[in-house]
Amino acid sequence: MSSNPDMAYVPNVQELVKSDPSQVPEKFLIIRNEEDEPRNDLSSRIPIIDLSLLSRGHKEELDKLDQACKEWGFFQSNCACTGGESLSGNRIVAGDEDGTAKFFELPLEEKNKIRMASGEFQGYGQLFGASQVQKMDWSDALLLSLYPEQNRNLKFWPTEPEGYKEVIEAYSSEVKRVGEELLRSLSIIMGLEKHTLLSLHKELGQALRVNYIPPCSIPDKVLGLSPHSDTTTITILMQEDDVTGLQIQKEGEWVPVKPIPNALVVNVGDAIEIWSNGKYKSIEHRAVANKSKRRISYASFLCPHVDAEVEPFDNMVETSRMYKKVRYGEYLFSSLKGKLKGKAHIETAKAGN
Ligand SMILES: O=C(O)CCC(=O)C(=O)O
Ligand SMILES: [Fe+2]
Repeated sequence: MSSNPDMAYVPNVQELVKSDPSQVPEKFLIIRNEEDEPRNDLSSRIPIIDLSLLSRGHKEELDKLDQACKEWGFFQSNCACTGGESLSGNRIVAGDEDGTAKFFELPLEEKNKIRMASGEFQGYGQLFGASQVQKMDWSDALLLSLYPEQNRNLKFWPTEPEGYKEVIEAYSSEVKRVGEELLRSLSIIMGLEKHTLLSLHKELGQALRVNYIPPCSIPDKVLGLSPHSDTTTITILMQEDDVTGLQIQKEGEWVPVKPIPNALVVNVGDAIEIWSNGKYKSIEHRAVANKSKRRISYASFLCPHVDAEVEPFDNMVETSRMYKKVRYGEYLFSSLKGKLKGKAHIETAKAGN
């Protein structure tokens, strides 16, 4: 139970499904309108970018990145490029035999040994305490801080199944490498020296949220993750190949992001939106549940150090500065107090607010 009085207890969804798969408590039920229906026909237009070309400074690929960040705020990597192989080689996503599936299948008492404590941002459980009036998300999660390394708190790391900890570590170090490459490319397309963004982070922070969305008997009446934008610099997501769950906003429509085997899904976070003075957008996204299959995803959140200051780059300002200077730590921690809620948080960074 959270210590915050307006936070209600967040139930464990996997246990709810285990005890009665046909029952969905009222606090999870949402009303979906016509405009909430996904547009499958737009999925194939989501940009695909070759990260190996980017890291070699390929002009056309950098232009594609610029377009993708401007028009979609999201792109998928072409799997042949990034160490997609070594990522999958680490078997973080390998179906029922992988460490994550085994971890989530452990009895609740076992998982609760690393349960997220109140006021903590690591461990097994949901970060977002839901208030009595808000609807709850149909998902459980494991959240770990990876970088800088001194932020790791081993007390929250799973000790079972054997070897899982090492897989998480190896996967995350690969994601860090890919993320740093991407920050160099993002610096270039913003007209900066290629090391500028990374150095402004002071020390690149990285956290991993493993999302577990159990099957739901009435998937259209719940949401695995409510619409939100990420407060990150960028988020790098790995999703299982066989269940489509992620949907992103594009001109008022929800567009499903169909998994490409071994590919990464990358999205622009609020910090890049601020640095680019709004040219690159941190796009709202959500994850839906599936009727018969559980879905696992791995969201790696790359962000500036808490002391870093984020404000629009002078050369990105054409007419006026759309955002104020924010101290990243303050921006992040104030967002963590509330439940995921669309793009509401970045409004606090808008000039004039
Ligand atoms: O599961 C997904 O595809 C999305 C995850 C996500 O948006 C998040 O963890 O912030
Ligand atoms: Fe997200």
